[in-house]
Amino acid sequence: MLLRQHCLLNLHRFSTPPAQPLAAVSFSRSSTLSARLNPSTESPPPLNRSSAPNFAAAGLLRTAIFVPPGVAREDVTPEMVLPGSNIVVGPYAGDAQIKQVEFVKSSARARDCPKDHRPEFAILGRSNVGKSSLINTLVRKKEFALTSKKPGKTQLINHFLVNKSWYFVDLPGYGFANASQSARTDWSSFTKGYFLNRDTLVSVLLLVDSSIPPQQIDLDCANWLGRNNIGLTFVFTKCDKTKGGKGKRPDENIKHFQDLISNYYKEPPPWIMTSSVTGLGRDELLLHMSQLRNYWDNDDIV
Ligand SMILES: Nc1nc2c(ncn2[C@@H]2O[C@H](COP(=O)(O)OP(=O)(O)OP(=O)(O)O)[C@@H](O)[C@H]2O)c(=O)[nH]1
Ligand SMILES: [Mg+2]
Repeated sequence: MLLRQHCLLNLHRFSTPPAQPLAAVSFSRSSTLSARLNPSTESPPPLNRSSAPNFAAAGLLRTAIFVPPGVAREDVTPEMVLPGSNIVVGPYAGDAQIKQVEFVKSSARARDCPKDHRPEFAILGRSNVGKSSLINTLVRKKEFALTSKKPGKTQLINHFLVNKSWYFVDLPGYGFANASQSARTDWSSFTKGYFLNRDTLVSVLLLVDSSIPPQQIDLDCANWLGRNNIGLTFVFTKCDKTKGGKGKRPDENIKHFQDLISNYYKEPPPWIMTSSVTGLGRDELLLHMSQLRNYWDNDDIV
C-alpha cells in the first residue's frame, strides 16, 4: 500500500524513461546489497541535466538505475524510480516510517557493539559531511544525534534503535584534518574492524558532500568498501547549497563524482540526493532502506 501511494505521488515528476537496460541482475543477497567492483565495466551514460528550474526537482537527473530484489530490469517503469535518485522501488519496500527511536549505546570498539542481531545501517562519511544531521532529519528530532560546526564531533560508534527493530549507526567521520596521525590510524583500524566483522550490517550509507568537488578520500573509501564487498548507498548531502559559492553546483559535483566512480562498479550502486535543511530525499531514503532491510530480514533467502 505504501509503495503504491508513493509511486502515484511521484508519477508526475518523471518525463523520461529509465537509463539504458543493463544486464539482468541476479538477486543473491550479496550481489544485491553490495556494490561490486568491476574495473573493466564501461561508464554508464552521462547524467542528463534536469530542465526543471528548481534543483529539488532534480529527480530527473538519471544514470544507470539500481534495481532492487524482486524486480526484473525489463519491468521497470519511470514511476518506480525514486525522485532525486537512481533507485527503483520494489516489492520489499514498506513500513518506512520511524515511529520510535532511542539511543542505545556508544562503543569505543567494534566488539562492544550491541549483539542482538538486529539489522543495521552505518552512516559513514568525511567529518562535517552531515552524518549526525542526516540522522536528526530522518528521525525528525532536531538534536538527537550531536551535530557541530567543528569537525570530529562524533568519536564513537553510536547505536540508535528504531521502532525496536533495527539500528542506525553514527560513526566517526574520516579525513578529520586536525587529527593527529595516530588518531587517524586508530580511526581507520577500529572502523574497518567494524565493517569487516559486523554480520548484521545491511548497508553503509556513504555520505558525500555535494556542495564541494569530489574528494579523493571519499573515492578511496568507496573503493575500499567495494573491494570488501560491503553494500553501500551513496547519499549526497547539502543539496540545498545552490547559492553564493564560487564552486560548482551540487548537481555538477554529483555528476562529476558519479563519472569518477562509474568504472569501479559492475552493477550501479544506489545513490540519492538529500538535504538536512529542506528534508529533500528523506522519505525516499527511508523507503529505500526499508526495502534493503525487509529483503535482509526475509528468512526464505539463503
Ligand atoms: N546547508 C546544509 N548544511 C548542513 C547539512 N547537513 C549538515 N549541515 C551542516 O554541516 C555541519 C556538520 O554537520 P554534522 O551533522 O555535525 O556533520 P558530521 O558528519 O556528523 O560531523 P562529525 O561528527 O564531526 O564527523 C553543521 O554545521 C550542519 O549544520 C545540509 O543538508 N545542508
Ligand atoms: Mg557527527
